[in-house]
Amino acid sequence: MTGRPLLEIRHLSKNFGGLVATSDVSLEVRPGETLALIGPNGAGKTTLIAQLQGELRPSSGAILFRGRDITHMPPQRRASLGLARSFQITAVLPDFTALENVRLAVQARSGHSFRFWRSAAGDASLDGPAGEALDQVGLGARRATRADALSHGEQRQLELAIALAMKPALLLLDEPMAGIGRQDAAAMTALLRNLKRSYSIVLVEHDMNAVFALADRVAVLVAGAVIAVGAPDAVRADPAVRAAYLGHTS
Ligand SMILES: Nc1ncnc2c1ncn2[C@@H]1O[C@H](COP(=O)(O)OP(=O)(O)OP(=O)(O)O)[C@@H](O)[C@H]1O
Repeated sequence: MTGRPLLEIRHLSKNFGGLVATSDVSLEVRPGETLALIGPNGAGKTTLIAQLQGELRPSSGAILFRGRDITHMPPQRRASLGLARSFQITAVLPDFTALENVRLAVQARSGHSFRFWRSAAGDASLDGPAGEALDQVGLGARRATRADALSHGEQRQLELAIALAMKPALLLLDEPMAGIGRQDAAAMTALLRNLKRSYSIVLVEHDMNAVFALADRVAVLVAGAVIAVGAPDAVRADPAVRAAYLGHTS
């Protein structure tokens, strides 16, 4: 693939006191690609995603998005540039319908957040884009259902719809399969397989079936550092990876 990377991570480190959570990480995400981040518990995956989204400030290093240095930019500005994170951070409002939940995201995207509460339920012009996002995740028929009446798997789909409503250029997905059953995980994998044709994605996931079904490249983090990055089959066969990580599961 040629051209400028969509996302460039340069020598990114994050310390919590004496603990090095992210250690000199350099990675890039190319336009249209799905990059999976894998690694054992505590490897630094969520810490890395949080730095990309802006919730955590790096100790050193830089993050460039579409060639622009976003290292010190607040999350909201990153979102408006097209960087959207889903899962573990998104707040689904339980007593709002699926459609209302997505509407709020569309509203935020279109810069109307100051009217957030007043127009949340009333602005019909937002229904089109919000409904589209629900259709994209297969929740179109559940648009009028309150979020707290959705199944666990459907709530995950709703969180994804909320991220998609931001019209992101890059989706940061933090463990989309966490806590859902085998059947829902298969459905979510199929859904993400479809979405990956239209979006660039950074995927943190422990479910190796999902990772190897979805990733164009896989980066392996161990103790905060990238020990391997490459095509899924090459990474799977890498002796260092097998020793450090995959060896435990095969
Ligand atoms: N706010 C924090 N303060 C102190 N230490 C932290 C903080 N957040 C994370 N850590 C530590 O940083 C390291 C990396 O954690 P992180 O959650 O990023 O790993 P992970 O790869 O996402 O793990 P998991 O797969 O279990 O979610 C861990 O040792 C963790 O205890």
